[in-house]
Amino acid sequence: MSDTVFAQTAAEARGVSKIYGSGDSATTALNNVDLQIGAGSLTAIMGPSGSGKSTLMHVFAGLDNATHGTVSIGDTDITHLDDNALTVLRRRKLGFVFQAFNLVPTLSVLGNVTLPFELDGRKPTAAELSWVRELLGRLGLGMLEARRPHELSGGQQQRVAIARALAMRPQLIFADEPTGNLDSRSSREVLTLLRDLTREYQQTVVLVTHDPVAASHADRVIFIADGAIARDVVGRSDAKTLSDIILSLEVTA
Ligand SMILES: Nc1ncnc2c1ncn2[C@@H]1O[C@H](COP(=O)(O)OP(=O)(O)OP(=O)(O)O)[C@@H](O)[C@H]1O
Repeated sequence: MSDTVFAQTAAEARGVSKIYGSGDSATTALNNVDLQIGAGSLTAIMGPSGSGKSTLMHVFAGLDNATHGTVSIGDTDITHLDDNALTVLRRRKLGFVFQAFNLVPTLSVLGNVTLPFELDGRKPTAAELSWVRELLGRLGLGMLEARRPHELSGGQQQRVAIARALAMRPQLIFADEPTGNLDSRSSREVLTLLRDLTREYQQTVVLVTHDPVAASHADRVIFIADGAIARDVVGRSDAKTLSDIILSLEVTA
């Protein structure tokens, strides 16, 4: 079920299947998935528990190998990259935001956001540092760069994690339940921010979520059921519509 709604493709899965185990204990987590993620879009992935959302994200991020099919990030077919090449690709071309923030408690906000450069074995250039400071300002963290994570609210910590994910200007950001630990006001702020980033910086974001309110911020919602794309809803949808689709998939699961 591919589409050409967005002019450019940031990532693509072609005929991707993932089978865990073998013989009687084999589980087909993904079954022949074709999916193009449009550049500069916010795409949500929803689906019942065990439907294959995490597996799809892991296969896209090169954290897990597809059993069949190919996955591309930008122009790079990652299917046959070795572990070293995948690690470098993940560091430079992908950003991750998780429910648990995963900030380093001993580092300041600035230290956390520039960590991807340290992990890449170098210091940020002057231009990169200026980009990081622009990001911190844009995310409302400009005055907080010397603080440690424990001196920030949950919403502020998640914004630091988003700044860190954006620091190396990755082609694609994966956000896995990024608002799972936030109250509704901070959640709304973080989701609005992710959406705004796609507009302002043509950033591509893939959001994996159970929450129809979170998915209602997306430009497109992909529903996975039994390892396959069950629905592909292009355009913004309200939370009630998304919730009804999820319920119908759970009933038929
Ligand atoms: N390492 C693994 N070994 C065996 N089976 C696995 C493994 N990882 C996932 N699975 C199975 O693959 C299927 C898809 O799992 P996946 O974690 O992708 O679902 P999900 O949609 O992310 O679920 P949830 O919403 O509960 O996190 C499930 O049946 C799961 O039990």
